[in-house]
Amino acid sequence: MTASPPAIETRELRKVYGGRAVVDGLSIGVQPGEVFGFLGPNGAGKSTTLKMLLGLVLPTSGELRVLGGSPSSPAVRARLGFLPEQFRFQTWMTGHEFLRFHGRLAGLSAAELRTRIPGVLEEVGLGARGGEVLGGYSKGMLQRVGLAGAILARPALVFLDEPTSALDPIGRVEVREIIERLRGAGVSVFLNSHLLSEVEQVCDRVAFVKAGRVLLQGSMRDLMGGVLPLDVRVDELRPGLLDALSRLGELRHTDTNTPGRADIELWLQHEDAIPAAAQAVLDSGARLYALTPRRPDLETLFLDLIEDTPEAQRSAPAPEAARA
Ligand SMILES: Nc1ncnc2c1ncn2[C@@H]1O[C@H](COP(=O)(O)OP(=O)(O)OP(=O)(O)O)[C@@H](O)[C@H]1O
Repeated sequence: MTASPPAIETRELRKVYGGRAVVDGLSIGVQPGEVFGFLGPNGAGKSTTLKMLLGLVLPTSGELRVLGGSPSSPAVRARLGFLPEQFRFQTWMTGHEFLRFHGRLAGLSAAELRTRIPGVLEEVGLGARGGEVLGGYSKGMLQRVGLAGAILARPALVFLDEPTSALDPIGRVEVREIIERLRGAGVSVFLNSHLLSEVEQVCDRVAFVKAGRVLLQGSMRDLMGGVLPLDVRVDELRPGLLDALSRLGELRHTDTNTPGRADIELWLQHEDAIPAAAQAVLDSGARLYALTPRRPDLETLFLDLIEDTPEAQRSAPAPEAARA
């Protein structure tokens, strides 16, 4: 049995507009079933990259393979789903008609669409609204129906460009659940989002781009240096507690300025050490008020990287941080 090819593979991809390289030697890889976050400030070249990956814009140079082939091949295109950031729909169509239209374009049979359309409408939370015209949909509903269109033909790779920009917090959680279900079904997801907390929660790996180049890419854990900060709050530092905790990880900070409270920041190598940290607190006789593992903070990393001086970027071109 041959292994599936990478969902996306680019090597030294370049796009020049008017003599200026807006994508400049971009190399990324997305594996089958992986949720990949593509991050960068405005004008970094994300949309241009997305258009090249979808076969809508031709690269000036470099290599590009999507699902093992060229995105301009109809066989590859038939296996791609796409939710654009600026969705424009035919306002006179109903949700059902819109999906039937897209489903037929994607080659689904009428019989298949009869069961598939209610299924995807349900999945995106529009179960009862498919009979209404799109002109009467709210922005969030339009984004949901667009997502339904992107997953309708059971793609192997889905591109989602800011998929929750019009959604309320409940809608965002629902989209996250849809992305997780797609991953569970072995579908790869390429996610463009400015919502770093969202990216942090759902992505297996991320790439940061700036000025058309990858500054850093890797798994969330690799990018954060493989550590898990743990905040521990106790009533007081009993004898032996700090020693016991320091055997589990690196003690980064202790704050005893507030009477009746001591805060400890402990950096662990793995979450498996969390129960032992709780046990160390209890064994010391201290009262435990909080034990909070902190998710790697993508926003801090993003700002550090993006705000780096141009000189720093020139001296360290596109490091490939720990490709998982
Ligand atoms: N068709 C085009 N012709 C000329 N320049 C273009 C074209 N498309 C994009 N650009 C330029 O390329 C640069 C990168 O644009 P792109 O839209 O890819 O960035 P982005 O990272 O998606 O930004 P945003 O987060 O604001 O959507 C910008 O400076 C833009 O003006």
